[in-house]
Formats: sequence, C-alpha cells, structure tokens
Amino acid sequence: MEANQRIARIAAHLHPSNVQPNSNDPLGFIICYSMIKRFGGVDDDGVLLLRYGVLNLNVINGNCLILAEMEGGSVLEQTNCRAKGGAPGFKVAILGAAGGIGQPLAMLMKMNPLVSVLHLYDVVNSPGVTADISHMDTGAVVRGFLGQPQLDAALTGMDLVIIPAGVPRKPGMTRDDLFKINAGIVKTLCEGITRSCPNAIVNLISNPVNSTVPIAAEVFKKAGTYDPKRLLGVTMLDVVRANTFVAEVLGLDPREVSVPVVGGHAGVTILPLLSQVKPPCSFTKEETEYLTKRIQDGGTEVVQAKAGAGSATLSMAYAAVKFADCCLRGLRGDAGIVECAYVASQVTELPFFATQVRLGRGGAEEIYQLGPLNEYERVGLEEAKKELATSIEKGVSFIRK
Ligand SMILES: NC(=O)C1=CN([C@@H]2O[C@H](COP(=O)(O)OP(=O)(O)OC[C@H]3O[C@@H](n4cnc5c(N)ncnc54)[C@H](O)[C@@H]3O)[C@@H](O)[C@H]2O)C=CC1
Ligand SMILES: O=C([O-])CC(=O)C(=O)O
Repeated sequence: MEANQRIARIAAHLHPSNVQPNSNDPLGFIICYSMIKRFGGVDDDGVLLLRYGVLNLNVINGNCLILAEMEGGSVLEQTNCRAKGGAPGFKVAILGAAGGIGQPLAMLMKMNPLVSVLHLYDVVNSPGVTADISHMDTGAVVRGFLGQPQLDAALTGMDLVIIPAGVPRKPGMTRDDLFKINAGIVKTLCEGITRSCPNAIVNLISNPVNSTVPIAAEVFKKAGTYDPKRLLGVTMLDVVRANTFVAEVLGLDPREVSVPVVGGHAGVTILPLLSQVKPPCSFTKEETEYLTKRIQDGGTEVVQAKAGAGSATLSMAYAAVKFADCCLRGLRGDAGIVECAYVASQVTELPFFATQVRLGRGGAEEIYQLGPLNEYERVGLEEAKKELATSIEKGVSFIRK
C-alpha cells in the first residue's frame, strides 16, 4: 500500500477532532499523538507500528505529529495538541498568550463554549501555558505555538485573532512610550494574519491602541486584505471601568449600568459620555469631573498600584473576553450586539474613532453616531480629536515611511 494511502486510512479511522489537514502539505495530516499510541505506538527509533503496516516516522518530542511526505523519509513537526474537542464552534488564536493578559485571557477563552479550537502563540513559554490550560475539562482543543517560525501555523484557519502581545507600561510612562517596541511587534503579527487568516476578525489590545490599529490597517492594506469591519481596537476596559465607577457613584450594581465610552484608548482621548448613561441619570459638575478623570486615568491607577510590575492584566483579560464573546456571537449571527470599539470610522473627520458598533457576521457591521453631547463632552471631544489625530498619523507613517 502506498504510504499516502496508509496515512489516509489512519486518518479515516480517527475522530475528526484528532485529525486535521496539514496546511503545508495537501497530502499530509496532523494527528494527535494519543491516537497514534492507540493505534499501536511509536518505538524508540520513531517507527509507528500500525495494523496497516509500519510507517517510518521521525518523532520530535511533543504531543502532536504532522505526517507528510512519507516516502523517502517522513516529516513530522510538533504542534502540541493536548486536548480533544470536536464541538462545533469558532477557532480563536491569542498572540502574546503567555503574558500578563494572555494567560488569564487564554484560561477564560478555554471556558467559552463558543470556542472549539484555541491556539496560544507567544515568543516565550507558550508550551507551558498550553500544557496547563489544556488540562481544563472544557470543550475547546488547545494548541501551543512558540516563536515566529510557528506564527503562520498558529494563525491558519482562525476565525478570531486576539492580540495582547507587547510590552506594558511602567510608572511614569505614557502608552505612546510603548510605540517604539510594540509597533514592530504588531506589524509582524499582522503580516502573519495577511498570510494565514486574512478573513479573521482581529481584536487588537496592544498599546498604544490609538496607533497600533492604524498600523494593522496599513499592513492589511499593503497586502490587499484590508476589511475595515474586521479590525477592532479593544477599548472594552474603558467601558468596564466606566460601568464600575459610575455604579459606585450611583449606588447601583455595575451589571445594571451601561456607559458609552468613545474616542480612543489613552488619556484625554478616552471620552465617557456620561450624559448617555443607562439607566438614565444625572450627575453634578463635581461628579462629572471626578468620573471623567477616573475613567481616563484608570490604566495609570493600576500601573501606579503595581509599582513597576506592569499594567492591568486581570481586568483587561475579563474585558477582552467580554468583547471577544460579543464578536463570536456576532459571527454566529446573533442580533443586536452593540459594544464600543476603536474602528475605521466616518463619525468624525478622523479615520479611526471609538464608538458603539453593531457586531455581526462581518465584524463591525454598523457604526453608530455619537448622539447628542452636552457642552462638557463637546469640549472633551475636541481635545480627544487633537491627540488622536497625532497618534493615528504616527501609526500610519510607521508603515508608509
Ligand atoms: N487595550 C487595552 O485596554 C489594554 C492594553 N494593554 C496592553 O497590552 C499589552 C500586553 O500587556 P501585558 O500582557 O500586561 O504584557 P506582558 O509583558 O505581561 O505580556 C506580553 C506578552 O507578549 C509577548 N510578546 C512579545 N513580543 C511578542 C511577539 N513578537 N509575538 C508574540 N508575543 C510577543 C511576551 O512574550 C509576553 O508574553 C501591552 O502593550 C499593554 O499596554 C494592557 C491593558 C489594557
Ligand atoms: O494603562 C495601561 O498602560 C494599560 C491600559 O491600556 C489600561 O489599563 O487601560
């Protein structure tokens, strides 16, 4: 029997969750190691013993094997397949999965019933995080990917890519101070997306979001894969904070409060629209000033409290999952999902702006206008736009230069 026929026969006997096509080789398959063992095991020389005969395999330590080009020596690669799933759902990749945000985000996404496959990519420690999270008895299959050579494999076939990769702030820094390092990281990761999953929804967390989203857009434009509806800067943490702080002032449960936060994600560009809070309410001048400042400085509050050990990670992971879940429900076709995000926009004269958007199968399918603003918010809007314009231009010229 031809080697490829034998591989196909092995594959045919496995549950679909244990076998998938190898995107690098049309005749190859990726098969879970545990299944290989069930079919007879691999001896010390890497010979796979099967009912159907013997395949010579070059085993690389790991849990998952890629079978390809079986004649004239085999090619196997590790992809760290640990769990089995098979439930219908979406394929999600987290880039920067071993970081302060990445780890709790990965854990929470593993708990999300809409996720069937979870790819965890980082340049360090992703095998450890993957092994750890893969023991959770939830449905999603988890696979780990380490370092740039595995970026494309991490991204292949993904429906949603969440990016918390990059350095965080230390006290005294602005988010813009992170541009130098994070701009290049975001560029590299987005280039991977253009190659491996150009139709995926992208949730960009890496700071400075006001600039990294324009960077991503330029990378996608350059590759001819740009769909503005599918690129979303994550500003959900501003909304989460606003809901919490407003609820404190009003003496309400934060889950009952909804505050639109528009503009961008840094300092004065974070503009909470307190005149549009639900349930409808009013604030004194002092309350308005206190709340606006606290929401705008929420990130700095955490950076200072962590005193050099990074910025918000746990609340950010919570916010990222809340937002990702909305994106997945939108992809599923659920109606009426509206959240704030930093997107390509015509709401103001700026090319990017955060507002409420309706999430659907295509991503941000509808972008809502700002609605009526009071005088305090109109002044804030002008200030926000000035700073945003500079940050957007900085991101665009990073790629165009
Ligand atoms: N949008 C938002 O609301 C928020 C954004 N952030 C931002 O998120 C980013 C990550 O923050 P943390 O998780 O606290 O930082 P962290 O340093 O704990 O984790 C970052 C991870 O990114 C990885 N990484 C670095 N270069 C990479 C590359 N080229 N490819 C893949 N992974 C790479 C690192 O190895 C590390 O595991 C920061 O830029 C931070 O400012 C943080 C909080 C809120
Ligand atoms: O403040 C930071 O550097 C991290 C961040 O974006 C936030 O917590 O909102």
